[in-house]
Amino acid sequence: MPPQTLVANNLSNKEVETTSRGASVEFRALSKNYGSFEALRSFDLSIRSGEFLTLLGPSGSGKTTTLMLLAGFEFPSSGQVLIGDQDVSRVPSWRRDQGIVFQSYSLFPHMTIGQNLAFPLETRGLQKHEVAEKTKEALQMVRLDSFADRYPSQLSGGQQQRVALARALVADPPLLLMDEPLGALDKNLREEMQIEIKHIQQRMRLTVLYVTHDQEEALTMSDRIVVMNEGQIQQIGVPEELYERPRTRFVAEFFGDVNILPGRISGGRFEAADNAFGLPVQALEGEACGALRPEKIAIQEGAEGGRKMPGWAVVPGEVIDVIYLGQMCRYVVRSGGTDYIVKTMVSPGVARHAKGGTVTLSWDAADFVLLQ
Ligand SMILES: Nc1ncnc2c1ncn2[C@@H]1O[C@H](COP(=O)(O)OP(=O)(O)OP(=O)(O)O)[C@@H](O)[C@H]1O
Repeated sequence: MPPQTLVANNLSNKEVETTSRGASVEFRALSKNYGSFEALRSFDLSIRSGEFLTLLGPSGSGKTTTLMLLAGFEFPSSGQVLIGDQDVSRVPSWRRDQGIVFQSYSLFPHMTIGQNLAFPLETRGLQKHEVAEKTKEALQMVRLDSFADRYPSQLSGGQQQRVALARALVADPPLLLMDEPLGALDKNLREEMQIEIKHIQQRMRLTVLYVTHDQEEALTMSDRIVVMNEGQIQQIGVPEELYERPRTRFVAEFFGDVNILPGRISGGRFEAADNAFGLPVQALEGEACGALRPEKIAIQEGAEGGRKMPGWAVVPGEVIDVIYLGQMCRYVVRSGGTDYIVKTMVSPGVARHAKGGTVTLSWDAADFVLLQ
């Protein structure tokens, strides 16, 4: 679809007009209460034009509530929602220029795929030939142009979701909201669609607010991720930052396996509480806790291995569990009072460490992240 050439000029009846590129979004001190329950608490966030921003968090953390407030299906209890520089806090959904895709495809079952796509254009009063052209372009974009005359029930789940995406984009909105759109698809199809959606977003320079509880999906697709818990932001950052430099235990644990190591800081060193290692750190004295990703730990056979270099921790241990994961091997190594999770790539010609064997673990202080 040629970007930014669709419907845009037919939005004169809309209260919310946006530029031809992705719209910027701002949430200012946004709160949403359901009775006495605070689903969202003083939420501040800016989404840049053309940014793919993901809300990530466990069930009930307030992701959908945030999306609903941006969609105009819900109104805030206090605070503001801005699209571009317009305050839309009280503007209903039908007056906002945006595409929305939910987990359920919500296609009209009695309409063909072509008619499903044409519907939002016809309600905007487009000419017949424009409707036909834009419908065709949108179906080409999701590689379903030969399916225009079929009915939704004649399509697979993945195909139906691609139609739902095409329908959300057919009127060329500057903003796309997606709530767990791939939740009903199997793993392979989900991964394929993640890449497809990302390509479309980049090509159209769309602003996307995406909701998921799947951390891999968030890492794959997002420019930035907002980790939420109990209606509040835990941390905002680019994927690498959240994975490699989590600020809290909650964020560290949300992105998969991590070793949480308690200890004490004294004289510019972190001394582990229940294991014999110390690392140089720059932090205030006192009780502390660090996070170490399993793939940052080197594992070597025997008790005398390890990278004995300045700034590295070295501990011997016993392998108590080995799981083969295909590309990786996941070990649990007991050392002192700590069970370390260690992940290494499975490489040709490299023997795996056996359960019950003695190994040495080592890691760089730079990969050890002190948590707040
Ligand atoms: N209409 C409502 N009435 C009362 N409580 C609500 C309503 N909608 C949401 N909530 C509550 O607000 C909290 C946040 O819900 P929300 O749907 O935003 O979470 P979520 O992070 O999207 O979760 P999930 O991943 O399960 O969809 C939840 O505790 C939920 O029960």
